[in-house]
Amino acid sequence: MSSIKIECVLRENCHCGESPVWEEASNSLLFVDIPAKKVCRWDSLSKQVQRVTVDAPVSSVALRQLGGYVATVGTKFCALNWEDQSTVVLATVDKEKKNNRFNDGKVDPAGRYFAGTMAEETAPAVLERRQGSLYSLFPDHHVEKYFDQVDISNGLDWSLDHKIFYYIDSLSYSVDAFDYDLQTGKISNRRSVYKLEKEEQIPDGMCIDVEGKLWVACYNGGRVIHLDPETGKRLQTVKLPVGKTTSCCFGGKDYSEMYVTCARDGLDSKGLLQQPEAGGIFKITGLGVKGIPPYAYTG
Ligand SMILES: O=C(O)[C@H](O)[C@@H](O)[C@H](O)[C@H](O)CO
Ligand SMILES: [Zn+2]
Repeated sequence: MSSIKIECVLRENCHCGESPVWEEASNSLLFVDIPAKKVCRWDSLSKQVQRVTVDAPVSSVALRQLGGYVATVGTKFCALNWEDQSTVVLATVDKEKKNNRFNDGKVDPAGRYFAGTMAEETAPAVLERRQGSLYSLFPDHHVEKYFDQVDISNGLDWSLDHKIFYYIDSLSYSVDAFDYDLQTGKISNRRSVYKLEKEEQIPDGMCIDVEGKLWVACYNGGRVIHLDPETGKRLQTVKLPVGKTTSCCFGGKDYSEMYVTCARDGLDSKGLLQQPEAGGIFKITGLGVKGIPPYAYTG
């Protein structure tokens, strides 16, 4: 039995922290604060944070093979130069949907940047429904659209053999799977692999571990759940001292630690008193399973 330890490693007070990504080269955790329009990089050795402010809500960040990062900013896929803090637009989506923005995004094992959109929320999980779509940015900067009618496009990851794409549209309260063709980036055969229980609340970001099992952060559920997508069973629940847990990734030495982001927005003054670390970055150790390195965008 492993003994799980949960620690707030950074009290960042994120309005809505999201998209944790481990960067091995710098021993750092990247993440975003969506409404604050910030991309942050926390150095796990020095414990210092660097922040870059962009010109619209930034919902995800990913590594880029050429150096620097890519990020989804408003409805744009952008390249981000960390040194001079500049962004370059690579592609724009949802041009006729003025109230839309990107939400969660992640790079696939072939180097394509997948991200979905949603209507801007008036309050957490309150928004015009079915306005979002799922897209990917190919290495040559062209964009492919997979489907529309999405409520809140959220967590995504790929199976270890790259044959399955896992995806969450939050308001479906389901973790879904598609067959995945790594060569073409095409998806097919959508099905549900897990339906959330009421107290688990809203499925948000997710990641896969070296055993091919999923870890899903539950917004308003204050937890990360460990799922077996093959049996549809929940294997474990890890509760955190904050309610609005938004996403998770593995990182640290050999990807043996889990990092979890969360939100502060949506809490009233009582909630903020009860959860002083809301909006911080949490590190979970002792899970007894490792993760895999993030893929880098190859364009
Ligand atoms: O973090 C995200 O993915 C969204 O941008 C957030 O706004 C919340 O998750 C959402 O409100 C709950 O579903
Ligand atoms: Zn999310």
